[in-house]
Amino acid sequence: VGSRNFLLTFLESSNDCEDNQTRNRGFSKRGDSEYEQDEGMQRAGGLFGSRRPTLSGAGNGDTYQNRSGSGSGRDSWKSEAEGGESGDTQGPKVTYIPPPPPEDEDSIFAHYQTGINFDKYDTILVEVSGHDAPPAILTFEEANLCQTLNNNIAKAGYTKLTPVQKYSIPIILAGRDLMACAQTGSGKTAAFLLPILAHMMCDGITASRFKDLQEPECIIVAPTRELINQIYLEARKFSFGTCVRAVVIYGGTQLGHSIRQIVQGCNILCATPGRLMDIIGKEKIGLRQVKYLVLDEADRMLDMGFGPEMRKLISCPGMPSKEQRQTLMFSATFPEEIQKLAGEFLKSDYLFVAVGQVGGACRDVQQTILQVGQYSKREKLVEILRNIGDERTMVFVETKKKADFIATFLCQEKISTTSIHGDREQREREQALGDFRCGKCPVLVATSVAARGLDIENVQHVINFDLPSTIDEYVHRIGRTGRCGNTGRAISFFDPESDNHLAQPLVKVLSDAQQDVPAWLEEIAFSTYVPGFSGSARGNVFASVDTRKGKNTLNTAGFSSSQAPNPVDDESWD
Ligand SMILES: Nc1ncnc2c1ncn2[C@@H]1O[C@H](COP(=O)(O)OP(=O)(O)OP(=O)(O)O)[C@@H](O)[C@H]1O
Repeated sequence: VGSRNFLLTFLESSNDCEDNQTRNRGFSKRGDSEYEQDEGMQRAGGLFGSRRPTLSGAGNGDTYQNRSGSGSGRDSWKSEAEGGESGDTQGPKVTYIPPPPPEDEDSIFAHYQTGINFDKYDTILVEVSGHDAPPAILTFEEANLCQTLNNNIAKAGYTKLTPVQKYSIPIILAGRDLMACAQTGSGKTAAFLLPILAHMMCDGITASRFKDLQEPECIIVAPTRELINQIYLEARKFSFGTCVRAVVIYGGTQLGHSIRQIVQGCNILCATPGRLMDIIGKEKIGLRQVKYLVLDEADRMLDMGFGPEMRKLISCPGMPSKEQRQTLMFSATFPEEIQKLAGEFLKSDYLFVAVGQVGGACRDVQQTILQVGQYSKREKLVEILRNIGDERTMVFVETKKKADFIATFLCQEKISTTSIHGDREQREREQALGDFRCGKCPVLVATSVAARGLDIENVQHVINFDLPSTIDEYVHRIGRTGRCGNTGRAISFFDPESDNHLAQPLVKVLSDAQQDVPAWLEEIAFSTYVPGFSGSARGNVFASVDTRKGKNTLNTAGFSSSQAPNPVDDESWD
């Protein structure tokens, strides 16, 4: 017990970047945001003057393996995916080389089963905004893909299209720009990969390992390293047996390794923004042949975290203008102001596909909100985890330091736990994800770096130990469970001291997803005025229309926007 108290005291007191008052109070909401430090910010000393001592043991309840990278007192504005590898890097050279993924077919096509609610996707209302949209397809056969692609789709276990695939695939095959919004876990990745591969197979590809300069036909960007690697594995799966070569590059790994992957041939480049801009700056790829630019988690890619780098990307020498390329954006959430920003990247006649409620939560996730003060959270968390047992659970916290602390605390409680956040080295992050995926550590404590896109089999529970600062982030976090027709549970600790601003949008998300809304939450929601929030507490059946109001907007119920009640107001959470 002595060592346990020491450890907890040590970890709590080790946040010496926080003021004394915070230390005595536990954790401040401020703490370290989840903007990963720039690669160059990783100095030997970091926040504590020397690397934090390594606590040995891993997940067996004794102690918790953590060699958090040196935190930097200052969070750079580099994306949370990675720091850049720009020339001004002063820190130690990043030498990590990720192990190559298994090459055997079973591993390449490994997948989990669709869930009991997969067929319910067909009941979701889909809205397509814009002119001359090609009709949706109902089957893979209607997409008229080549035999190799169809074989790969079958090996991946796909027999039926999801709604976002039914609408997106023909639109992309028709060469149109697209902004697609569909719930978490509903197949957005294949919705863009399959038609792009179909195009590449038909039009032929130029980049090959025999070329001095690699000029990829497709660039895909995503906000985090683990997500872009996941997308790469999907691209590798669907391009199996074809001449198309996918490559993935991301920060936290040796730059030379990224370059070596590219020079072996690169038709589809999956990249996080920082590493991509470095590779472009070092002229390791050419952009003249880019035909497809894909922004996954697009609202995140366009916000202040990544927006500047995205604008730099489309302004790079050689990058085809938006008229000369096809630009595709996907996300489960798309705030209106971001939709407007997207216009800079998309042709003016882009199509907007909204599957269900834009920004709505996945209805296969049972959402529970508990009122828990900050001093009661740890006890409540242990109580819930003990009830859950070994089912895979993701626990989201607001800061990187808290992630380590809670993971350590749970290990002390004999709950096998690991953690992932931006201060851990990439090797540790990938190890943690692997330990979670295989069940060695059934609990993963994470910051927002793991909130979006990650597709991990059998995640039965998501616990928001800390609620996020935005409702969109909440939707993404709980979307780590309840994927592809499977069901899942999300439990969130609502602290009235700090979360009241979320009450109204939470009530809307819960009611739109036909979840029980606690009376106490409704009371807070209606007593807390959030400027600009006009969302009615009760949802509506129509998907959001896109912000290009007045355009010819049809939903599959056949209403034109003038006939259908305009849901935009209901949609605007802010
Ligand atoms: N048509 C399909 N049939 C069966 N499984 C599918 C189909 N489409 C996608 N899947 C599977 O569903 C899971 C979720 O897909 P994906 O990760 O693309 O969802 P997403 O919409 O991108 O989610 P998020 O918004 O969280 O990023 C993956 O395991 C994928 O292989």
